[in-house]
Amino acid sequence: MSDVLELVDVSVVREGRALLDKVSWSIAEGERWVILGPNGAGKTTLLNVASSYLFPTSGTVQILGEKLGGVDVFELRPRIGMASSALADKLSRRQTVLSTVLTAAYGMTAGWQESYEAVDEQRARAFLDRLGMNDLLDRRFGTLSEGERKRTQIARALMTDPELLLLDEPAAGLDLGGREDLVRRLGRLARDPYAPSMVMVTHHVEEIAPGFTHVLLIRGGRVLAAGPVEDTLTSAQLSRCFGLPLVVERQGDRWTARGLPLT
Ligand SMILES: Nc1ncnc2c1ncn2[C@@H]1O[C@H](COP(=O)(O)OP(=O)(O)OP(=O)(O)O)[C@@H](O)[C@H]1O
Repeated sequence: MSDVLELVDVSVVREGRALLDKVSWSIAEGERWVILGPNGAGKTTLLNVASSYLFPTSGTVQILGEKLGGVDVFELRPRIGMASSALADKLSRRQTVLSTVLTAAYGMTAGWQESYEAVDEQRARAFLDRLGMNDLLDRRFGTLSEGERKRTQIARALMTDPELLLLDEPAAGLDLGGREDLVRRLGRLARDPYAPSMVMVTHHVEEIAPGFTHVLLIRGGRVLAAGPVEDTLTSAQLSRCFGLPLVVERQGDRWTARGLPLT
């Protein structure tokens, strides 16, 4: 299987501090990865490298078979779908949900006068339908709830038919129902053999949807562990990652974690 992403000894140094410290990580085609780690661990920095928006200070990065530094990133970026709150902040609040997704086909964050192909509109509608946004196509993006906004962003990220889908904390700010709804939808996507390779950043094991195959644990810019979920997501590893004693349990195809009581 060909590598979708390969990082070798990647460091990102800012103001004399390593935000990523010699990170080596590879994703094979079809894998669905979760990146878990505490606040400030370097998760978003890692995702920014994987999306070609951040060049490392040292090390090599290969994305979808192209070496970062030796490829035109403007050709590479449409092959990568990304959903993050930083990107959402750039979207027009006045644009409708349908236009918000449709403009992604043209690599834009706002709609101008371009005329869209009927086929693009059909695709946008299909992705929004898959994410349960059918009744909100004409709503302005800025009036959506947090959950609706997240689902619109994921539909938008899928619009370019990416080979790699990167999701930065897609469940952040959602209530219990919203989270569970999103987990179900992500689970469906993760299990779809035609869906792109996926990476999801999260703080919570409860947000790992069934169908996610691998996990990377990061702390202080360093990879603590990376591998298949069943082998990697252990109480010992998670405790090391978050810096306190935690018990992680698998219940069916979902995960939970809790801290041990103080003695
Ligand atoms: N441009 C920058 N210059 C200096 N430090 C930075 C810069 N960007 C990020 N950092 C720092 O790098 C560290 C890692 O940031 P990053 O956003 O990757 O963490 P994260 O794991 O995504 O955190 P969170 O879970 O809180 O979103 C943080 O301590 C952050 O303050």
